[in-house]
Amino acid sequence: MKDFLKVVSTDNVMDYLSCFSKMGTEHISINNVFNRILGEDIFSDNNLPGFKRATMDGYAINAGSSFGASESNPAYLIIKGSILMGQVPDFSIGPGEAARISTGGMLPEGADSVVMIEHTEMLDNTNIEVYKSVAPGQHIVDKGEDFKKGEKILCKGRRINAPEIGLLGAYGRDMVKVYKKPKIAIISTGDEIVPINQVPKMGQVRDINTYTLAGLVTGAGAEPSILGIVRDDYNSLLDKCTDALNNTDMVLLSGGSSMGMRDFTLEIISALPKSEVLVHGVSISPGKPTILAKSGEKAVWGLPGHVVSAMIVFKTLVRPFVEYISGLMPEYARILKLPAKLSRNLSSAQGRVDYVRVRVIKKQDGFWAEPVLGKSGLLNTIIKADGLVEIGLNVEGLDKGEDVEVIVL
Ligand SMILES: Nc1nc2c(c(=O)[nH]1)N[C@H]1C(S)=C(S)[C@@H](COP(=O)(O)OP(=O)(O)OC[C@H]3O[C@@H](n4cnc5c(N)ncnc54)[C@H](O)[C@@H]3O)O[C@H]1N2
Ligand code: MOO
Repeated sequence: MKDFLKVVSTDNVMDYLSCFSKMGTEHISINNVFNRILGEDIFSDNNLPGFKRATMDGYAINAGSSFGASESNPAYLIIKGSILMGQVPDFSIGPGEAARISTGGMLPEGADSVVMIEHTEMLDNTNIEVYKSVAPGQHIVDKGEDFKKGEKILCKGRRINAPEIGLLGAYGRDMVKVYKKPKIAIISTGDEIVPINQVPKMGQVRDINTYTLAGLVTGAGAEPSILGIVRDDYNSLLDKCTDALNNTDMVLLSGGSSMGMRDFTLEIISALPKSEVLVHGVSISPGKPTILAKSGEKAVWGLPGHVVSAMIVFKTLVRPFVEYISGLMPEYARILKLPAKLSRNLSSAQGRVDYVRVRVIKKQDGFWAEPVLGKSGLLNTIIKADGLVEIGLNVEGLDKGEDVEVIVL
């Protein structure tokens, strides 16, 4: 019986991560760094904030001046002056004194806290009553309380989201060293596949994988390069793949990864320059006929043609490789998992990892994962799903009510 030469586990596939080169780096404007991967460690060259700041509108005081104050027994303080925003106070305060201050203003020498304006009463222009005591450090942020001078504030290999952009801005980094964004070639193969702007004739289908894969590539922070549909013709596919390898950083082929009569993918991948087929067959379902090859320093994937299989293989196998060459450190690869209970029994064959599409339903007792069963060529099974439940390699199945983790799609 004809079968795949060697089916390997997903862990075995991940062992090949380090075979591939990471992207180089470039300096780009902070305006364009969202979702990019940081290409250097960033150290704090100053305390943040650089001075003691008020976090409430009111009066900067020495906390001791307010101790014991209450509605019935207020503390009486003398206003020494007002602090202007963005200015260094040109006076200090002592016990029994206060300075008008706004949120964000710099505390004067001698002040260690702020009493909120609503807990005070102005008696006249220079005297106030304080009805509530404050503790030292209350309603202020101290110098260096956010980040201290000299500490590492962001690590190389971290994805830059809005908070990281804020921190880069806080340290005046208008140009940022990031990894270059990988360009990922997407090629669909098959004589029956037609472009989406064509009405398919009987026996033909529109090209779905180009679009699902482009979305997934973009979601992984890389740039899709759509190279269209190639017929099941050795030379056309070889030329297209060679072209893809010359112009992009990774190649995704879909269709033709199985053992059909006209499945050229493996043959063509093997014929690419400095090519080595690392994997042909993975013990997952769907997605068994996946191919991973190395051509020079670049990964070439043969993804199963079935539309859902291609997406699941991307999510579970390809994405970590895209992230790896993008420079993302594994500790920053966020896979969102939702704890839930399984709504029905699920069987599975031992010796392979099953990814079951599930809908997540919120009930009074928590989240329930309801399997959406169906064939891996049917889009509706993933359209209706919110996530995947993994059934492990040596697990025969899962029982109704069992705790599972839903990998959010
Ligand atoms: N005898 C066997 N047959 C198959 C096996 C097997 O083990 N023994 N494995 C099955 C599994 S599992 C999968 S998955 C598919 C994978 O097939 P290929 O990767 O070779 O892909 P194709 O045969 O070209 O296509 C499969 C299916 O998907 C449709 N397709 C392909 N590309 C697209 C696209 N861009 N957009 C929309 N639909 C696409 C194609 O028309 C086929 O229907 O093999 C099984 N067979
Ligand atoms: O494993 Mo195929 O990848 O079922 O559909």
